[in-house]
Amino acid sequence: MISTMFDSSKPVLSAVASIMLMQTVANELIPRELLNFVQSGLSHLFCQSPTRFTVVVEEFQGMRRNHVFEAAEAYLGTKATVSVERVKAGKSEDHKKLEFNIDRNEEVSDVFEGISVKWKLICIQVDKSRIRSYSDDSSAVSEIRSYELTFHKKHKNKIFDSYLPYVIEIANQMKQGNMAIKIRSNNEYDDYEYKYVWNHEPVKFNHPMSFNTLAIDEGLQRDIMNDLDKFVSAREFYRRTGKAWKRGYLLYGPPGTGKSSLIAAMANYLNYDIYDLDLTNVEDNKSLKQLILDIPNRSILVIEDIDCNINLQNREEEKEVNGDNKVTLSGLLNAVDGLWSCCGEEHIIVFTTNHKDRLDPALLRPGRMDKHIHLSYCNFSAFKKLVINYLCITEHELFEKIEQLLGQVQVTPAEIAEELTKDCDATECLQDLIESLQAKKMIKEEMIE
Ligand SMILES: Nc1ncnc2c1ncn2[C@@H]1O[C@H](COP(=O)(O)OP(=O)(O)OP(=O)(O)O)[C@@H](O)[C@H]1O
Repeated sequence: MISTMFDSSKPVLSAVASIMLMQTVANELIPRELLNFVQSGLSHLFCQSPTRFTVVVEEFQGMRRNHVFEAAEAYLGTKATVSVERVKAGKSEDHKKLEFNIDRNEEVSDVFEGISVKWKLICIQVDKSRIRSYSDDSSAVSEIRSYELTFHKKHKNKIFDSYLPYVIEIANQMKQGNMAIKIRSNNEYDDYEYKYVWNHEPVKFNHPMSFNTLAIDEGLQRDIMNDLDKFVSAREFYRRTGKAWKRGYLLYGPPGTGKSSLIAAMANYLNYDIYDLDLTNVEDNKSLKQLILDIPNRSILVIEDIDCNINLQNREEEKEVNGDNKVTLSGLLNAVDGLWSCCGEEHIIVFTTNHKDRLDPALLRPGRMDKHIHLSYCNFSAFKKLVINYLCITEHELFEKIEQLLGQVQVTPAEIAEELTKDCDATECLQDLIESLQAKKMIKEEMIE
C-alpha cells in the first residue's frame, strides 16, 4: 500500500525535487537583486487585477532623494501606528517628536474623499557596493526602496491631482511642526563677499516663553493669537487679493515689558525660525535686500530697537546722514514692502522700539506695520500670570494689597519677575514686592510735590 502510494506520487515528488534543484541553482547563479526583481514582477503578473492601477514611487531619482518618497514616508508614518502590526520608530536630535515608519513589505490602507488606496513599501536587496551610487552614506542600507500606491483605475486623475499633492502638503506641515526652532543672525563675515551673512550653523532656539507663560493683558493676548491664527490660514486670502503673504508687527513699550519675550512666544506658537537682523552689520541697501531674500518661508524677521540701530527718522535727510553706502530708511521700506519682498511666503516682520514717537511715519503706516502692539507696565492680570509662573500659586492674602499698588505705580513685568525670584518662600517674595512697590509710590509722590 505504502509502496503503491509512493509509486503514484513519484512524478509529483520528482517535479518538486526538480523545482527545488532549479531554485538552488538559481539562488547560486543569479544575482539576488535580479531574483527579487523577477519574483516581484511575477507576483504582480498573477496578482494584479485589471481594474487596479499602481504608481511606483522610488526613493531616489538619479542621485537625489525623491521628495514624493520622503513625503509618503512621513505621511504613512502617521497611518502606520493605526493600521499595521509592526512599525519602525526613531527620532533625531533636530526633531521634537518620535517618528514612525512602516516596515518593509508592510501594507497600509488609506481613504481619501471616499477612495480607498493601498500603500506598500517594497525593498529589494542589492549588493552594498552598488548602493554608493545612490547615497554617500557608507552605512546605507543595502536595498533599493520604493512605495507602491495601488487604487482603482477610474480614480487615476483624482489621485494624481488631489491625493498625492495632499500627501505632500500634510508631510510638509508635519515636518515643519516637528522641526526644532532655529535662530540665525547676520553676524558671520563672508571673506569672499566682504559682507555679513546669516550664520550658516543656526542655533537651536530654546527659549521657553509661550503664550501660557507670557504675562500680558488677557484681551491683548487673545487678540495677538487670533491675528496669528488668521495670518497662517490666509494663503487663499493673500492670493485672491494679490497681496504678499507677510505681516508686520511693531512692538513698542518701555524696556522690560516683554517685547523680546513676545517674539519668542510667537515663534514657539507658530513654529517659525527667527532671523534676527542686526542693522549695524548691514553694509548697504543691496546687502539688506540680499539678506531678506535669503530668508526662507515661515520665518520671523526681527529688527530690535529700530530707533537706536540706525538713523531712520527722516527720509529727506537720509542721504546726508547715512551717505550712499549705508542702509537708508527707503532701503528698509523697500525691504519690507517693495516688489521683491513678495518673493517669500509666510513672513512675519517684527520691529521693536522703546520710542515709537521717534520713528518716521512712513515706517508706521498700515501695510508696512500691520499691527502696532503696545506692551506696557504690569497690571493685575499680568501679575497673576507671573505669580503662577514663578511661585506656582493662584491665590494669596497679599494679592489685594498688590492689586491696589499696581493701580498706583508703574512697574514692568521684568521688575516683578526679579522680586519673585529673590526668595523660595511665596509670602516673603510678595512682602518684598509690596515694599518695592511702596518705595516706588513714595518716590512718585515726592516728585509730584
Ligand atoms: N510680559 C512678560 N511676561 C513674562 N516675563 C516677562 C515679561 N516681560 C518681561 N519679562 C521678563 O523680563 C525679562 C526681560 O524682558 P524682555 O527682554 O522680553 O523685555 P523687552 O521689552 O524686550 O526689553 P528691552 O526693551 O530692554 O529689549 C524676560 O526675560 C522675562 O523674564
